[in-house]
Amino acid sequence: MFEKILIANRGEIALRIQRACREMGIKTVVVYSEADRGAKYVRLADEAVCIGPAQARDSYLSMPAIISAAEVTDAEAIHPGYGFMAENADFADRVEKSGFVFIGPRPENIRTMGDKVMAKKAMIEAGVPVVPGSDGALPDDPAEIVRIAREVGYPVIIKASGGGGGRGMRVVYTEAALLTAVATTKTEAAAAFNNPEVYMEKYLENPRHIEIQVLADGDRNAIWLGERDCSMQRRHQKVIEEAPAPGIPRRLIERIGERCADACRRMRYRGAGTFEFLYENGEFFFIEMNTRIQVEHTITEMITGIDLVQEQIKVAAGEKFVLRQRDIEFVGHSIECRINAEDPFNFVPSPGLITKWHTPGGPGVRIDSHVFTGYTVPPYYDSMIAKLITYGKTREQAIARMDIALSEMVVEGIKTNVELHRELMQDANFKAGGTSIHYLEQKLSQRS
Ligand SMILES: Nc1ncc2cc(-c3cccc4ccccc34)c(N3CC[C@@H](N)C3)nc2n1
Ligand SMILES: [Ca+2]
Repeated sequence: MFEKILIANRGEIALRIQRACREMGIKTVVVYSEADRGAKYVRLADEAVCIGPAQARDSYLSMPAIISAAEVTDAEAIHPGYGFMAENADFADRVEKSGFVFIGPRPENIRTMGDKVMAKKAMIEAGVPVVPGSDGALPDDPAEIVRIAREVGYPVIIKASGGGGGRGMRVVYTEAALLTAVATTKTEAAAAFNNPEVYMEKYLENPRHIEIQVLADGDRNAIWLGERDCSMQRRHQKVIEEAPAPGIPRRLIERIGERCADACRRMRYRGAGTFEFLYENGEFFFIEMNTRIQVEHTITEMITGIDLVQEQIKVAAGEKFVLRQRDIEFVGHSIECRINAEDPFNFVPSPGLITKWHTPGGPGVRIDSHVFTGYTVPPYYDSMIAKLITYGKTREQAIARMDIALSEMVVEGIKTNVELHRELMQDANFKAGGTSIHYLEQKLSQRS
């Protein structure tokens, strides 16, 4: 097992990884930009290295800075967290070529899944259901593109192969708009991802966003760890996540879960990963795979009792994979509210000094956050400052605990979205369960 791990990230996930390491008796090296000098995990670390100025490009996204920090502190492994370079295959390669263990998938797993056309091909071969669409990338021939769209049936969505997470997508409702949409998406993809390749899918008009957590050792052992419903989102930013997904027959979940685990075995996937699906009319459709630990890994931990970050570290250290599917049990219900430093009405980030920070507690209440009274939220990074997670025997209990926990939150000095979360916990449609990916945006558009 490693003696020292470098955490190549910041904020709540840096603290989360640090906690996992400390519990395992592993020393932690943290890197920080000048803007994060006062962070909690910097003080708690065995060693802390300033790697550059606030701009992520010159700090958290700087490969040389991070690898040098690992060298000078003699770390054995690097955990990338999520965001920044967590899904950058070149970074994973550089880390391994520099003699460190990358705590994550193999570089080729990251590369394959980062190419959405290749990812879909791998899923089709593994028997994972995908959204109907073009067979691979769209050809250049306009007549052929028109023919494919007619076969798929409007509306269609054009997606960049190098995109993902909502970037490089365009919905097309009529044939008249098709060729321009394809050309525009290709131009944008070439500029944004240095890869003009696009593909087409049938556009699902009112799906839910359901994802399957997997864990694999890179040597054909793989298990699936349940599902998460991430449909409560705004402009591709998740707001609330929950596990399990309400109202989906367990046999459908088990069938899709097993297919995901099988796909991991076939591609010799290593580490934690998430298969993203759209769920509509009782059917699952694969859209993409995330080769990282995700923000919302917490709710899966709550209902399975498995520490996913520690499992990532064990797999990276080459420990024998002892988890077996038949031992995995899903108990209870968990909800996560992402607490953002943002204006509750226009969602504009609200950085600044937190003059008062009081968090809730009690049975089934978990707070994952690096902030504290007197901490200054920097303006340079994303606005999430905490994850409020509740657990209950039932979904109703988890909701009740969340509403109460939110009512106990005290945050002064900055604006937050706590009130929006309270509104949602009391929203009849949310409480009924099963709202689609469009629900929150529709609700917000009706606000006076
Ligand atoms: N064929 C087809 N039909 C409807 C879709 C709708 C979305 C989508 C669009 C807008 C918000 C979303 C939130 C969660 C999940 C998906 C979405 C979508 N996304 C958005 C980001 C990336 N995960 C893929 N792909 C789709 N693909
Ligand atoms: Ca994604």
